[in-house]
Amino acid sequence: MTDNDAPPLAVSCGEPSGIGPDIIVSAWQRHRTALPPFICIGDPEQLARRARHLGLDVPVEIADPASAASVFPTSLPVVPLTNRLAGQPGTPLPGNAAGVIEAIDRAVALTLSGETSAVVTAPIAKKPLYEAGFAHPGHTEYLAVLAERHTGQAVRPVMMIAGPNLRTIPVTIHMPLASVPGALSTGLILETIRVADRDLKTRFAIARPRIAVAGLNPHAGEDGALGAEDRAVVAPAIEKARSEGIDATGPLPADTMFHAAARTGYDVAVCMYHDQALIPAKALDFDEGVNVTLGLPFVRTSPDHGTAFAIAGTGAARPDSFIAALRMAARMARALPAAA
Ligand SMILES: NC(=O)c1ccc[n+]([C@@H]2O[C@H](COP(=O)([O-])OP(=O)(O)OC[C@H]3O[C@@H](n4cnc5c(N)ncnc54)[C@H](O)[C@@H]3O)[C@@H](O)[C@H]2O)c1
Ligand SMILES: N[C@H](C(=O)O)[C@H](O)COP(=O)(O)O
Repeated sequence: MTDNDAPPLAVSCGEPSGIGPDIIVSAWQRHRTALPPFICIGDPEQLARRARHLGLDVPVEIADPASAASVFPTSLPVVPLTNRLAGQPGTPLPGNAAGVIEAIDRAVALTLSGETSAVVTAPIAKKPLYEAGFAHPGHTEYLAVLAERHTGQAVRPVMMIAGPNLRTIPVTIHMPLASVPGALSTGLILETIRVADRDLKTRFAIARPRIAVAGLNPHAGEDGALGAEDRAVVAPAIEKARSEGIDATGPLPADTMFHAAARTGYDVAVCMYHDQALIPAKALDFDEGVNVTLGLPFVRTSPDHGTAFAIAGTGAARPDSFIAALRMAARMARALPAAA
């Protein structure tokens, strides 16, 4: 199946005051002939306003997934939200939260029903959503809740940042650093390794993924002298994974596992906390990095950046990471059996 035969990708509009609308309209306006067709779940007027604000000629057309591929060459297809989105670039409004969440919900529902082939999320700002009562740390965790609601199956969502130079996975995600040691367990690390191994095989066509696992402490604990967790918590997860036939190694000192030669030794680095994984990934591949959620019963990707309020509406936002996310979602959806 080619990108043009497959159902379109569903793009949730994200935070309307951030750069989400900028990258959606500029990707469509400048690159649509080289992109898999997508349909945006958002407020058509708000997207048209942002395009005008940026001086981009972007006709916006209300559409549905079935008509999106035929609309896409000439207009940006949009499934309109029930909630309207208001406000100016750079100034988030808690009143937009309902629309931001509706966009995610509908993108997931369309993808689970097979009307769209994957979910690509534009960035959300966490704080205005929290202020409006959103109880989930980010997309990653919320998507797992939606998946569980639809399927009745428990889901372990795993965040992976994937770029041309590096793939990394944080075992613990959106939590204060002080909570990390208490949140880490052998079971959680093992489950994360298992999901990484399975999804790199099924969605990235890596026959036997090589999984490097970072330690938590400096020098992976220096044999217990610099922290007990590496020996007591991380190492047993790696041993168990290896006993299951998974090619996992570690715990490795995190400071020396990301240089160029070290990166040739593995397909993904499993890290113990958010910044241990995301700093090297974004330092190496910020413009082309993609945030992928593994472990879900559908494909979800996202650009690796956030809402960048300071540059929203200025024309400075690069659509590259969003474009990489669209392309990766289309590739992953092709690799996945339709029913999964
Ligand atoms: N997928 C997501 O929904 C997602 C991802 C990351 C951060 N966020 C949220 O975004 C908000 C802002 O986060 P932040 O400031 O830490 O990170 P950010 O990625 O929004 O911005 C970091 C820096 O990179 C620049 N930048 C980001 N994207 C760019 C692009 N496409 N082109 C050019 N420059 C770009 C910004 O101007 C800024 O200097 C927070 O609320 C955070 O929670 C959401
Ligand atoms: N932790 C991610 C990052 O910094 O890129 C970001 O917050 C996105 O997370 P979700 O995809 O879970 O919203």
